[in-house]
Amino acid sequence: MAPELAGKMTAKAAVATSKPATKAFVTFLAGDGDYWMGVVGLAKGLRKAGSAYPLVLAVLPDVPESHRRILVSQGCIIREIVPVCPPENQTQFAMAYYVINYSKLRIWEFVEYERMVYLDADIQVFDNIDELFDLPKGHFYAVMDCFCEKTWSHTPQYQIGYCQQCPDKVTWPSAEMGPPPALYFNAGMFVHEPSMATAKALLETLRVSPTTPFAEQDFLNMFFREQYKPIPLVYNLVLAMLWRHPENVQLEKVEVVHYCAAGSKPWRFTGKEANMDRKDIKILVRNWWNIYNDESLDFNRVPVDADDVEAAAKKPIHAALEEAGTVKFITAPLAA
Ligand SMILES: O=c1ccn([C@@H]2O[C@H](COP(=O)(O)OP(=O)(O)O[C@H]3O[C@H](CO)[C@H](O)[C@H](O)[C@H]3O)[C@@H](O)[C@H]2O)c(=O)[nH]1
Ligand SMILES: O[C@H]1[C@H](O)[C@@H](O)[C@H](O)[C@@H](O)[C@H]1O
Repeated sequence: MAPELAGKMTAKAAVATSKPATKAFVTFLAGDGDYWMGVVGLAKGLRKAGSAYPLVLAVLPDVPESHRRILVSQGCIIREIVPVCPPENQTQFAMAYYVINYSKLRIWEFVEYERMVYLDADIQVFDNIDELFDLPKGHFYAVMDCFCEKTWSHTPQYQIGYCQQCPDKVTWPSAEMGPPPALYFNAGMFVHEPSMATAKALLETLRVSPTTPFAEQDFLNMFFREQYKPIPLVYNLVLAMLWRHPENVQLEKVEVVHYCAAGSKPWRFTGKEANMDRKDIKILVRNWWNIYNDESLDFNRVPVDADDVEAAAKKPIHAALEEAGTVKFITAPLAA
């Protein structure tokens, strides 16, 4: 298996449009770390796929100005959001930093768009997915998650080996454990409508909800339980599916890849973590870099200071990786 997820459409997006867009891809950025590289990759991926819609970037106040400039120069529309803090309790998040992800709830405030397709910054789009904006309204669309990785070890699903991806393998013991859990989506990608009423309801409900290990992902699953409609996994390939449920994956048909497995973020990839030495993973990481490094996909609108890119890419982790010869960080060219 050596699929080249190069994308059917290679034309650059027709970004020049006189009418303001009413639909948008939305992503999220927090902190002064290296996730901005994911956003650059995503912006270029959407351009390569010929998407007709802009990429709106929800940023927390702690994202440095230099990173914002790079992202504007890559065509992102930046919207600063007010952080959302969950109620305090003793929850241990699956990853400590997941607490920041509650701020994603602010994107429902982007009511200048009537529809949004949300994509995490560690997602790459290898094909045109604009058709998602035309799905019938009234549902929350997302891809079903998998419960088989260790990050799920706190759940009864994991403990009995049950996964909604193969519900017949280990059947849910309803007699002892009650009805099976509701379908659960991965919140790295979803389709929904911004609305102040929804934004308000989300924040009010959060105020009286306990925090849980998968932070806003658990919360959104709870909040949208009745509206949730699964869409095919080609719209959000959670990488663990490759080794947990290979029978469910046709990699050559996958349009959106979510580099969420431990060690799989392309801009930090070393290949040393569990499952990361697989051929398919290495190809997917290489394909991400091919898009990131493709200068023909630069937006070329706002001049960016070359020093910003240089300084941002020279954070300690990058320097260490470069030294180890594992990845090569390039500086983006100056926009015309
Ligand atoms: O320092 C950071 C960390 C995260 N992010 C943003 O937050 C998103 C989610 O973080 P990760 O991609 O690291 O998390 P996972 O893929 O492991 O997260 C999964 O669980 C999370 C629980 O909070 C979210 O629901 C997320 O959408 C889901 O894919 C990132 O893509 C990025 O957009 C940042 O901007 N900076
Ligand atoms: O929803 C979760 C999340 O995205 C985690 O980061 C990933 O490690 C898990 O496999 C997935 O089920």
